Amino acid sequence: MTRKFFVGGNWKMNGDKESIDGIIAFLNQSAACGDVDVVVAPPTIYITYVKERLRAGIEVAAQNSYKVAKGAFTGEISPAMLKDLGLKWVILGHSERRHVFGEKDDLIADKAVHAIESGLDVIYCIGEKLEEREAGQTKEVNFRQLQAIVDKNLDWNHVVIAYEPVWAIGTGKTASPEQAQEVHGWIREYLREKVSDKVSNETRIIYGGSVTAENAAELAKKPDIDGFLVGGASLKPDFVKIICARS
Ligand SMILES: O=C(CO)COP(=O)(O)O
Repeated sequence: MTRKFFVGGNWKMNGDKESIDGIIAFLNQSAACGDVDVVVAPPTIYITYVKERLRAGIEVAAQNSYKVAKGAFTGEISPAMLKDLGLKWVILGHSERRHVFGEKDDLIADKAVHAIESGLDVIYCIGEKLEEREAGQTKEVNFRQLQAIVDKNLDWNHVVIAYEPVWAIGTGKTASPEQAQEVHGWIREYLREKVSDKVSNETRIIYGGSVTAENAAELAKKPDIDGFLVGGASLKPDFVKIICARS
C-alpha cells in the first residue's frame, strides 16, 4: 500500500501581506516534485488572499473551524464557510488549540465530524506533552485523543492524522526518526485494532514538531511517517525542500 506523501504548512498566527507575498512567490516558483499533497494553512483572515494567488496544485487549509454551520458564535468560522471559499482542508485539535485555548477531546471530535459531514478533509492533531512522555503516558494520551474520533465512526477517507508531540513543537527538539516511528507505529496498530485493516493501511500519519529541511529526509524514510505538518519552517523557502523530502 502506498500512501501519498502529505506536507502541510501551518503558518499559525504569523504573516502580513508583504511576508505572505514572499511565501507565495517561493511556493509558486517551486518545481513540482513527485506525488505529494501540499497544503498551507494561513491565518483565517488571509485565506482568500492566499488562495487567489497560489498556483494550482497547492491547497489552502483553515487552522480551525467550529462544530456547527452557522449561528451566534462570535469569532468562529464554519466548515460551510470554508467550502464556500473553495477550501478542502481544515486542521483540528492542534496542540495550541488544546493547550492554549483549552479545547477538549469531545469538542475537537464534534468539530471533526461536522467538518467531514460538510465536505472537508481533516488534519486531526494529537500528541503528548513532555511530562506525559516522561511519566510513560505517551501511548495512553495519543490513544485517548485518537479514540475521541474512533468513537464517532467517521469516514476515514477524509482524515489525515498529525502526530505532533507537544515537546517538539517550536522548540527545535525534533523527535528522532526512531521516536516518531515508534508512535506512528502504535497509532497504525491502534487503527487496525479499533477501526479496520483498510483504515490502518490507508490513513496517512504525518509528523509535526521542529521539522526542518535538515531533518525531514531522515524522518521521511521511516515506514509509518507519511509526511509532515510544519510550523516555523513553512514560512521559509526551505519549506520547498521539506515538500521534496521523499523525492
Ligand atoms: O505545530 C506545528 C505544526 O502544526 C509544528 O511547529 P514547528 O514546526 O514550528 O515546531
